[in-house]
Amino acid sequence: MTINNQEDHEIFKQLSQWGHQKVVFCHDEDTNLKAIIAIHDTTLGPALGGTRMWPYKTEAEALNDVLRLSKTMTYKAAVAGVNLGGGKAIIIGDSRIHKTEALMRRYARFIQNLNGSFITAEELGTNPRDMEYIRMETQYVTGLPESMGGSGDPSPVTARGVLMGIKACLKQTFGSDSLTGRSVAVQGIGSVGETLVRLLREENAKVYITDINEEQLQKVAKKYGAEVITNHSLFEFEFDVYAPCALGATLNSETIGKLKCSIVAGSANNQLADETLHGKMLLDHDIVYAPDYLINAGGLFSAYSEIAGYSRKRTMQLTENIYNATLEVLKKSKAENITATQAANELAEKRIADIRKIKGSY
Ligand SMILES: NC(=O)c1ccc[n+]([C@@H]2O[C@H](COP(=O)([O-])OP(=O)(O)OC[C@H]3O[C@@H](n4cnc5c(N)ncnc54)[C@H](O)[C@@H]3O)[C@@H](O)[C@H]2O)c1
Repeated sequence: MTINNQEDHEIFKQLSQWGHQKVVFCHDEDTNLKAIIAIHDTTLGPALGGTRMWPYKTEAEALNDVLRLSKTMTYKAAVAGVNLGGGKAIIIGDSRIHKTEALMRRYARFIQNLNGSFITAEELGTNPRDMEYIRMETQYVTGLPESMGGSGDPSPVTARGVLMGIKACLKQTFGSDSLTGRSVAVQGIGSVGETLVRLLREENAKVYITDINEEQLQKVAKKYGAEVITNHSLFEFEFDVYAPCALGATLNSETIGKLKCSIVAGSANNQLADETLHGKMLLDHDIVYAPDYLINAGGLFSAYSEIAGYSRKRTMQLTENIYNATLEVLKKSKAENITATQAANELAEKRIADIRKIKGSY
């Protein structure tokens, strides 16, 4: 769903259709700040969502992105079983050119004005240093460096959760979750992908890797004994698992018919170009799909631990539980002949509806 040439009443129509509670437009002339904070749902707790800085071509594109991403965050937190709602923020601009300390701190003042209903973290185009600037103006930020008492880089935790998701898919498909002798193609070997390659190799999987960064490819191949392939070969060779850990929308009408794998499970956000259409196509092609927001929730657990004051041990327990959560979703998908994403969405919606009922009973 996209917003094109919206007039005011159409934006409210969109908010009503998607169930958003609040959208805040943040503007400051001096720092050239143009940001949008979207709070989708706070039934389960304060809305947590990263701040993405991106040079959107149009304001409609920026608004559409923040609405879509914030809604996903609601589902992600709900199905993960944590007491958080869903939100997201975007800052319009090129992070390499337009980002300044003043801009980040001015933006943080808007977060402070929301009195804790929105908590942010790093995302595309923002980094731990930016979170430090935000922290100077508001306490409602997470993902701070460990040196500041924060939870640090979430990527290794995310990778562990993705491994759990892959193992659950193997169990569902082959009756055993052992990775020994199984083949996995990892697309994108950045922060999450590289750790995932290490974890897969530790469990004796045969690992193929692809990335646009040639130097990183050679480094990871040598370090962990992985085999380099091209993006194109992802659709030529047979693998047990395709793990997208780079871009979104790699599962689309063009690619799904060519895939020769049994399972798709990776960290990339929004892997399905169209959630309904391409989820159904995967189902029809007998490809088991682990919903991205379900198995990449390790980073969310890491951020949550900082807010809730949980230990690292608890974060890892929640992350290991992605195995059981994925199995539950896959079983529901199979039993009801619905897509895995629909199964996950229904579980998330049920939890929100159940908790909404007990609110107000204090
Ligand atoms: N870091 C986290 O904790 C986390 C949590 C949840 C979701 N995710 C998602 O997982 C994905 C990976 O995150 P990350 O933190 O590892 O990012 P990253 O930027 O560290 O790594 C991404 C890698 O993908 C590669 N890449 C980019 N375009 C490519 C292409 N066309 N083909 C192949 N490789 C390509 C990049 O060169 C890079 O090595 C992203 O979609 C991110 O949104 C990450």
